[in-house]
Amino acid sequence: MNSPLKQFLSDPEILLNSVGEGIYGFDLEGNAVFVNPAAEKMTGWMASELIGKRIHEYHHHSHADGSVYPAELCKIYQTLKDGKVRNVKNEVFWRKDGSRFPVEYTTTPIMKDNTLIGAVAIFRDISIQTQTEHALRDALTKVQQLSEQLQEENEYLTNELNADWRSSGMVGQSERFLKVLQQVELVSKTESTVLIQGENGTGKELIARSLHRLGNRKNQSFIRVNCAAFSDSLLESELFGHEKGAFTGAVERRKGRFELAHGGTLFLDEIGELSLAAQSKLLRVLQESEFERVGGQQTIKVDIRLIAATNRDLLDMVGSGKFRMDLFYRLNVFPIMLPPLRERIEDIPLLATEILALTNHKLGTKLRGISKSALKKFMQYSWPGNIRELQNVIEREAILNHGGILKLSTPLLEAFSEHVVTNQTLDEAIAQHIINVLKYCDGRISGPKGAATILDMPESTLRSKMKKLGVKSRNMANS
Ligand SMILES: Nc1ncnc2c1ncn2[C@@H]1O[C@H](COP(=O)(O)OP(=O)(O)OP(=O)(O)O)[C@@H](O)[C@H]1O
Repeated sequence: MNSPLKQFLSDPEILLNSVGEGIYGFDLEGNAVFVNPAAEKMTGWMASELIGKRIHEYHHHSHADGSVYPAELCKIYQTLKDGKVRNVKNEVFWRKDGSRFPVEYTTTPIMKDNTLIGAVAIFRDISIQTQTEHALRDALTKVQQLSEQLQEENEYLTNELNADWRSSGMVGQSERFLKVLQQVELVSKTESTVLIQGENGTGKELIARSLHRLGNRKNQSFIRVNCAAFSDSLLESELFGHEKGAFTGAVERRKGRFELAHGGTLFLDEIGELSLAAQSKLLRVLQESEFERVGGQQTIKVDIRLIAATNRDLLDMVGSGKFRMDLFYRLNVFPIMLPPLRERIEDIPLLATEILALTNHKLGTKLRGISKSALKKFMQYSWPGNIRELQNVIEREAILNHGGILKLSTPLLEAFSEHVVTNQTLDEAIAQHIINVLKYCDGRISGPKGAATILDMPESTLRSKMKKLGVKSRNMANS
């Protein structure tokens, strides 16, 4: 059948003119003998401008970076020399207007009677393909970055916390911590005296405030007294007030904290620091529920709920005669023991995340989470300063990290210990070490948790060393 379509298809020129790929025909010198319309469209060079000319000089003269592309290195010319087929990628063709486009081309030899007579190059503009490839590669990189970031943030992002705990400021999910919360909830509804014991920074004050907030006195005052902050005589007037002229400097009558707490809660913090004399006074007031202001005659009765806290082992102090047993039992009606952070490491991720959110708020930083490796180190560290130390570390790192995810820039132990100094004599270094250990022991020298035990030396030796080196313990009298 001799259909018009068959006729059409049997005319090679018509066929070459109708394909989408650009097609160039070359003679053995590299001169153009054929240029199809698709090639004209892609390069802007018309067939009439190229026929009989060395096409390389028009559209293939330079590489993408602008460096010269010599004709003898051109793959099309090489095919014209050796008659081999070549598939070429990663090259560009130049348009008449001076712009360029990425191409992929095949160069095929033309043989006649086993003799090479020229070559054909078929090329495609692969700009869109290249753009898509770049876009895909960018997207992949971004996806990878995001997934790394998400992995880091993991479940420790800030807004996942239980709303109730957030409002109390208390965070934790360990069995031991939840037990404490349960005790707080139970005892808060009563009027019983509570004794909170726990190391420094474990959250004793926060628990005391929660007890008040959850109790019947929540609309009355919560008054805190730091017993370690006053000398004996000052403490008396601080707690019970004084009359005008009761002592030098008492220019006015002043109410004490017991009176101020009337109807509400009185929180006696650091109760283990009270001297024996102060303990006796306090005991009398607690027994009788009444007192007189310093320098006053009038008996004052108050209605308070008492909460006391200490980082000391009060029972141990009772044993060594440093804390009155009767006062201990009066305070220890409902004991709450706060576990140190190292004994509830499963709470560290939640705590750290909550602290990070508070730190972001405080410093105006925008850290999104804590890196997995930092968290791992947090969970391996012993936290002698407990939650307060964790707060300090996070705040310091938030300042050092500029954004993104918080990473640990300083090893934790190094952060806690003093910096290494090289301009100290041995005696100065020994003195510094004793001071550090005393700080750690709250000034206590004797006893199982005292500095002498930690330093593994008899108490008397430590005292004489301190005297020789001029080291003073703020609580020497108590220790
Ligand atoms: N469960 C908790 N969740 C979140 N933050 C807590 C928690 N417990 C304590 N904190 C925070 O840790 C810090 C130390 O807590 P707090 O002052 O109550 O400890 P403390 O035991 O009274 O310390 P110290 O004995 O040194 O006075 C506070 O900033 C407090 O808000």
